[in-house]
Amino acid sequence: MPPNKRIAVWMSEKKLQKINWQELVTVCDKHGFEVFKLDLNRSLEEQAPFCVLLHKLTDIIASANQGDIRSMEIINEVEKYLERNSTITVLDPIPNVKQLLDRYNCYSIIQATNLHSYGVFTPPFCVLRNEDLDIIKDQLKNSLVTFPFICKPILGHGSRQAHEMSIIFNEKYLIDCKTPCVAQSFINHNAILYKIFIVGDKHCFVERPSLKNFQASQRESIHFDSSDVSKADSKSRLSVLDPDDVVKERWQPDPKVMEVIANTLRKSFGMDLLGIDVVIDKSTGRYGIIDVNAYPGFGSVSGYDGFPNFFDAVLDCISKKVTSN
Ligand SMILES: Nc1ncnc2c1ncn2[C@@H]1O[C@H](COP(=O)(O)OP(=O)(O)OP(=O)(O)O)[C@@H](O)[C@H]1O
Ligand SMILES: O=P(O)(O)O[C@H]1[C@H](OP(=O)(O)O)[C@@H](OP(=O)(O)O)[C@@H](O)[C@@H](O)[C@@H]1OP(=O)(O)O
Ligand SMILES: [Mg+2]
Repeated sequence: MPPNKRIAVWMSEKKLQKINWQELVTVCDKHGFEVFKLDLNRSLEEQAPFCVLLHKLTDIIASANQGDIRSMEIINEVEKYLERNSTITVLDPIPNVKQLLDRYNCYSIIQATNLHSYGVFTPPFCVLRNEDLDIIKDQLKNSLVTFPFICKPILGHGSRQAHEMSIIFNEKYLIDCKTPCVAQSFINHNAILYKIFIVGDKHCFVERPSLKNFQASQRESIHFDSSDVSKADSKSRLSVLDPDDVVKERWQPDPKVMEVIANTLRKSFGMDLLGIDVVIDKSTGRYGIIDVNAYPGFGSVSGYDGFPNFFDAVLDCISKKVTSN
């Protein structure tokens, strides 16, 4: 057992406002832990000791990646502190969070798993860094990315720009690819998406609105902000199915496949707090993984009601890790 049972928590003010802090304090207490908000503007030594760091540092890591000096200093200090205090349990380890922030990296990790043997895939993708249209055409062709496809910023978290996307329908509008980006084939899925929320060895999934079906055509590109599409209460005009696409019968997700996805990706990413976005291909019934998020919202508008007993699940996970460390 560690010499102290203090949990340091850091997340943005915006995220802190969405959680019920008092409930977290109570659940920690029940599990024999004391919890406090870590202040990244003060030295960590001063706030020590603590045996667990529970964090969502994605925004700061992302702005450090983009060269923000203060963010670089903060992440550097946290990493150095964790190196010096290697017994601290970190949810989730910073190197693992970093690899998830890059969408290309993230899709490559999914592709390297054995999920394809369960009818699970990640839609064909490639990274576009060059603005030359002939090079873009070649890259799309070599990676089997087909029209329509979505252009997503490489950096997948931590800023408004990370969520600005475009759907490109034909070669004429390839000019709309805002490089650098990841291009990913669009999978028609009847405007329904499933979010798998993972907390340690537990998971659940919820249904969300999503983008309607699209075909390759001569139309202009569509630019959208992904944060307007798949929240629980989103009502985007891009989610309204065309009359011909409205179906009575639809694919239902198989809980066993969702479990395999959750267990596999938790191991591959080496993370315990994850959100996975899954669509079911309307023609084949195969499961397409289109996005993985670090420490997502867990389905809550207020109080994490999406994930049953969210804080208990977090504390169970923490207790197991602290004991095994
Ligand atoms: N390959 C795809 N095929 C079909 N629809 C897609 C595909 N990729 C993304 N979408 C749609 O676009 C939305 C946003 O995509 P994505 O989840 O990658 O964005 P994001 O910014 O990472 O979102 P968040 O972090 O909020 O989950 C999805 O919710 C889904 O509706
Ligand atoms: O919780 P945060 O404020 O960090 O926002 C996250 C958001 O949670 P919310 O639903 O509570 O808004 C998540 O939504 P769900 O997939 O869980 O629905 C997802 O969009 C993350 O990508 C966001 O993280 P960011 O990309 O901004 O780092
Ligand atoms: Mg998503």
